[in-house]
Amino acid sequence: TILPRADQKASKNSGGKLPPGPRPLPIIGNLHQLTSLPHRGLQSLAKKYGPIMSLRLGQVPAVVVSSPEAAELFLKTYDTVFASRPRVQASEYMSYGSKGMAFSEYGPYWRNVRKLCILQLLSASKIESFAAMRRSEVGELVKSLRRSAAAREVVDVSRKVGELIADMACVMILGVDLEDKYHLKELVHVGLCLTGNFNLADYVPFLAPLDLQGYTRRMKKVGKDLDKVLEKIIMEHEQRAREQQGRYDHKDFVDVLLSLMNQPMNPQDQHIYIIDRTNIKAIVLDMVVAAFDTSAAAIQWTLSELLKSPRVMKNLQEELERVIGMDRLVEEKDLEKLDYLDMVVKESFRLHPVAPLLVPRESIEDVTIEGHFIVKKSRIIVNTWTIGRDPNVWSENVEEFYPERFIDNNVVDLRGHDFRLLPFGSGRRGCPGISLGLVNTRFVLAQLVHCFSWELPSGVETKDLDMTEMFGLSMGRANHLLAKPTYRLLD
Ligand code: HEM
Repeated sequence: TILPRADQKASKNSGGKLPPGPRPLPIIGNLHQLTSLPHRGLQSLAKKYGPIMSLRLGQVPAVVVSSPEAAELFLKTYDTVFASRPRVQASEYMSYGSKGMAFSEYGPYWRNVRKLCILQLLSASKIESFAAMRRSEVGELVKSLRRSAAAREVVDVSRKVGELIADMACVMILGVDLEDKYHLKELVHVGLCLTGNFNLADYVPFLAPLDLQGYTRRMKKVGKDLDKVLEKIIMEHEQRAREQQGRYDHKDFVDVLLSLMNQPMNPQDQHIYIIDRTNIKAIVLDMVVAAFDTSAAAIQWTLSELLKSPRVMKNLQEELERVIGMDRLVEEKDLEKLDYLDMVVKESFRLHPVAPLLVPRESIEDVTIEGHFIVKKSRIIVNTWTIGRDPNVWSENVEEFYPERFIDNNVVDLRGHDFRLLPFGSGRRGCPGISLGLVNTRFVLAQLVHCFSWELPSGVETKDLDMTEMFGLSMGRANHLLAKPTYRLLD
């Protein structure tokens, strides 16, 4: 661990030497160097300028972090300095002015929202209480895939997995599967893509009114549509509570939040935040957005890699056969015994971190790290995708899908303690949904691989399987994964 040195806090206007970086152009700075896949554009720049690199994104100073050692400095040693988030148009228009969790600035409001969400939705006991729901939803998917297998059909795996994860999230957060009725999934997907984009208006404020990329207009529209859906959901909950007064025992997350309306978020805290309707909508929306696309993308990437690597697929199926046997489905309690599955998931996160640049952070004060001066309100981008593909970190076979590199399972953990592998970020702003994300990812994958053998549609060779990425705050496959299942369990 690298400890901060006493002299490293720089005084406000002391300036100092910025980290090395490419020369910025007038007005746009280095925005043009990000390319359409910014994690890759930034990787090439980091090769030249090093693991702590400075950029100018329009008017905004930015620092890009691209090695495990540097990530540890920013996310652990100086965690509090970098624990805020920038104010961006996306959260302004699509997250009620950052009243949710993911984009709110570091401080007591964020801390209270985070505590509330963990307690009421993301704690180990809450997640466990939904195990039966996951079992039944995944069981339904298996049934539907069995029908496709019997008919020798090609299945749109991306769509099926996306729907399953969204349905499960809806049950946990909204109580019932409201998704279909409201097209929430499409709206959330568009919103996430817009949030991931580098929006000129955030970086060159005087150009904002021109909306040159058309993002502002689209964000306002998506924000309005989302608000309509959330209003309807809340009204349905209010009506149900009125009708069932007192006799109502099944409380979902929205019910819990509504029962706290007009009360302090955390009565013990000296900062009193009274929960109102807007807070509730913003918090619910954050949870829905964070839950919908993330685990689904992770499952799709892993299945794609397994389809490309029959050796790994075979090893995984052998493990499932050995631990579970061919006469029953996987249960969540089996997951802890599936060591190879654990390695497969880690390897998939290494090559395809769902949030390749994490969620952007913003520095709270001036600071000097390793001789580099970083000015207050700098945008901090941790390029975890680059770290995952660095041969100096992982050895020469870095492009290969090789789960055995994690054979000593306890050496590299996924939970933000090992800075080589940071799919869930780390520190105070690390992902609070990690346990839910992991149980979803592991359980669905295990079930799909245990119950079915998978082949690519005829005419597609494994080496030709398209792996193009679609950049966004959560990065999924650009094109849907299509494959043909064959049922493999004994009846
Ligand atoms: C495979 C699934 C998931 C992955 C890979 C993932 C990844 C991440 C990452 C990389 C961050 C940013 C961390 C940082 O800045 O250090 C994050 C933040 C966050 N995640 Fe997740 N996530 C997943 C699932 C979930 C789920 C299921 C939820 C909740 C329902 C969730 C809720 C959040 C929230 C609220 C934040 C913002 C935290 C804050 O700013 O304090 N995530 N996630």
